[in-house]
Amino acid sequence: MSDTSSVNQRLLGSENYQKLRNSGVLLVGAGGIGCELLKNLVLMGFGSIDIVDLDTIDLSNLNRQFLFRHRDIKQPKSTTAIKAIQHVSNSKLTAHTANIMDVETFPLSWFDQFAIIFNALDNLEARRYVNQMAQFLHKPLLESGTAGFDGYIQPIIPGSTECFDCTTKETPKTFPVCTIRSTPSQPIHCIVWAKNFLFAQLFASSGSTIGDGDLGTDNPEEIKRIQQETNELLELQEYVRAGDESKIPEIIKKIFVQDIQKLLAIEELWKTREKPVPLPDIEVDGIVNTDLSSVWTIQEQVNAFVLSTQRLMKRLPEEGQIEFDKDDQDTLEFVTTAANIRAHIFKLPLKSLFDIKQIAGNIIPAIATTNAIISGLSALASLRVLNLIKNQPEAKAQELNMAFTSKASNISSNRYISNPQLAHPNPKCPVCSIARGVLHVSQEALKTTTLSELIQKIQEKYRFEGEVSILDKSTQRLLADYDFEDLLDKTLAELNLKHGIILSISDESVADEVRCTTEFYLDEVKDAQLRLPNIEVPLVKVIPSTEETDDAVGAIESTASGEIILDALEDKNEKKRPLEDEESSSSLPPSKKSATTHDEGVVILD
Ligand SMILES: Nc1ncnc2c1ncn2[C@@H]1O[C@H](COP(=O)(O)OP(=O)(O)OP(=O)(O)O)[C@@H](O)[C@H]1O
Ligand SMILES: [Zn+2]
Repeated sequence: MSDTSSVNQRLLGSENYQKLRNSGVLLVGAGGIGCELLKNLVLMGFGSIDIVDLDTIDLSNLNRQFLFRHRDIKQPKSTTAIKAIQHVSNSKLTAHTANIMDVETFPLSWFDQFAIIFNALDNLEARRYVNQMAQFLHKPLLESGTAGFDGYIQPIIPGSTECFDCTTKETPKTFPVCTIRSTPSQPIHCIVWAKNFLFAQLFASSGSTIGDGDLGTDNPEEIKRIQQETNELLELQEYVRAGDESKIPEIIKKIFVQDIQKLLAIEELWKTREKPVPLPDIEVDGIVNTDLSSVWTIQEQVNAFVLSTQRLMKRLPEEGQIEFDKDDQDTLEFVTTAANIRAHIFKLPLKSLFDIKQIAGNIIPAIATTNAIISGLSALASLRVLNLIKNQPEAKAQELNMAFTSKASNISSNRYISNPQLAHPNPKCPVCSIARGVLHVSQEALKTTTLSELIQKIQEKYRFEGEVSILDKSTQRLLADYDFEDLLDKTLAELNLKHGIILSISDESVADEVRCTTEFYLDEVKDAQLRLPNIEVPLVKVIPSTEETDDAVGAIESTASGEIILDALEDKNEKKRPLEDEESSSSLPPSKKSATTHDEGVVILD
């Protein structure tokens, strides 16, 4: 330990090393990148390291999350990671087993104690959230991700460089409802049906919305059938919830025989397609195939379907609801066998459980080496961001670099790692192009301040000339606008506005120039009633709206329409605003891949 610290001292110079020793950092995520990065940060000698992870350790983590051992399975990741590293640590280490988006545990002010934040996350929602916190606090953030051989690090310096949301994130692959519900033509359609429709309807918290969105058909008979089928499935859900295993043959008959017969009755559908064949009577003999990488016979599929349904039914009373998880053998077997039985009916190729695990669980093999490279780059970049490199003049934000591995970056065929400079913030970014600040409010003031008083204070202080609208961003609830004034006399507490909530104010005046959209984070204060931040809310030109949306949020919202969403698979490079230097102007960011957040979450690299 002392060896490393003396080497580090010589490398950084004692003044910089002292700064490092005095710095506290936050690491969000103790998974593939997080474990590596924690080790790096400890060996670098940061004064204190707080690590947050909400999850426990799975068997499948052990091949790359090297701070964990077999005996640690089911233990919390953050505490276990710290236990594993503390014997070589000269840093104050603090573990938090919680969701980083939990405002009670981690209010904005909590983030403020850190010199820099490292994201080592695997989902878009949490990445976006931390990005937003960093923007509120003007805190440097080191964003990172890997997928297979691809990986990236992106330093984000609020106000100076592009933020995580400045570029569009890939939207998930979607399929028309009718393809999934009526006319599957690829195994993937059956997997999506089994996971997002059947499983979700029978066991998960909320039935799938599949069927409400883009139906992809005008055939009234088919639309009626899809709606009817959804209602009928609710009946099956009751059997399942009642734990009545004797009904399983009825469930099989309903979904694999009667529903197919109904489909066959819509002749229109089969004019240009091969007709499905309802599942013949198969006597369940309980014999299962344990070879997870082979394709089971249809008899074995049905046997395993029955057994996994029984197991899930037994679990329901205690668990209340069961979410699909690729590492949960019961849910995986149910989805695998249901998808394969459907594929058999539609004369499509069947797949092994292992293959379906990859597709349904959206697994891109994680490669420990990529995680190690990215974590190393992230750790090095933090020295640059914090200006701790010996004999180097203070770097301007745009002189900092991001880094991609070559496949991800597409920049060069003869380099594995490329390091274009950072881009300026995107003036159209919904996150960093707006004004933001922290609105301090006491518990007392929440109870006594009405919405109209708050609006008035905001209008006065930031010189909003005309009407404004105000939105509670946490729930996407409109609180007031020019023709909605019902809530104006309610107090903030009555409106359930509490600490941790973000309010978004938009200038609704009809003018060529309006005040920039402004977001306020409600934070607790004890020494005052209500304190508006001293921020500049500039006037901005109104740009007539067009159909096109190139911000990430718009793109994401457009998918939340009830279309069936598969959280995965496409490997697209997205366009990026040109960077400043010649080399990087041809660069593309990492190929962004989806991974699971919740069933319908869209995520980039993990
Ligand atoms: N909102 C969140 N708050 C705290 N930790 C989070 C949050 N979202 C994700 N994480 C953590 O980020 C880590 C990401 O690590 P990684 O990408 O290696 O995923 P994993 O879940 O460990 O692996 P896999 O998904 O391949 O099973 C996970 O440990 C996950 O629990
Ligand atoms: Zn941005």
